[in-house]
Amino acid sequence: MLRIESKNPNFEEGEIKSRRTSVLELGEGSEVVYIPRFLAFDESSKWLGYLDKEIPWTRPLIRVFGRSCNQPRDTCYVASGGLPELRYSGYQPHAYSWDDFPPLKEILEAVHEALPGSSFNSLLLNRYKSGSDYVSWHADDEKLYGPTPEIASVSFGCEREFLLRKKPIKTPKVSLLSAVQGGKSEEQPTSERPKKSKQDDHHSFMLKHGSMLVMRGNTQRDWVHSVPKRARADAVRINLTFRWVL
Ligand SMILES: O=C(O)CCC(=O)C(=O)O
Ligand SMILES: [Fe+2]
Repeated sequence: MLRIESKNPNFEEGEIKSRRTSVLELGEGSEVVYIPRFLAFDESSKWLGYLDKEIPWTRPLIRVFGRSCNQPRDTCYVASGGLPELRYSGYQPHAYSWDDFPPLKEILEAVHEALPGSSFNSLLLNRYKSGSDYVSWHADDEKLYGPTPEIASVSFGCEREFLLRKKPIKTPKVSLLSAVQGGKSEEQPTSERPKKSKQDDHHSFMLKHGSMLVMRGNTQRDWVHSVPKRARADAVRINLTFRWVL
């Protein structure tokens, strides 16, 4: 059953496997799916306790704009054997095995069940200890995920805002000569360019305890996302992002 929600024509709400599911079409082949009650509340609290206590969290040194700094959240990485190593911001996390944390396989199974046809073989875990922990604007566009990665993100604990913002459109440079001559570039005339609406270029989700958000298609190519600092977020949040490494 698929119901169209009232205000935003891009936003569809439906019932998939008896869970409320929202599909946000971002255009040009980018899509976000949000399932607020992917896992039951009590079950999610059990997972939060397990992950907080049993995962060997580290807060690595990373390089940002040529400077070393501590990543502003704890992290851990789990991957199937034989995959190429993950490397981001000059940091290469140790890849733990799924067998090191058997309960994670149960969550992976629930994710696969909810997303028929999807497959994930790696997991990046993040722990935000308080509202001063965050992840800045980025796209998960590392080569090892391929050009159109599907990323399933499961959240536990403190509700935090997840923001999506469209990447700026790269405009080809107008040559100096044609600018001096007052000539127009050979690109589309201004009136024919798609109108930029700030509203369509920004989206926000309050990620609930036990929720799942899925990014698909061209989302990593065309959009960036972040979880900003929030002074009033005073409890721990753990986020699991399941990915497929080629
Ligand atoms: O914590 C989140 O919801 C997002 C994490 C994220 O974007 C990432 O690990 O790449
Ligand atoms: Fe990300």
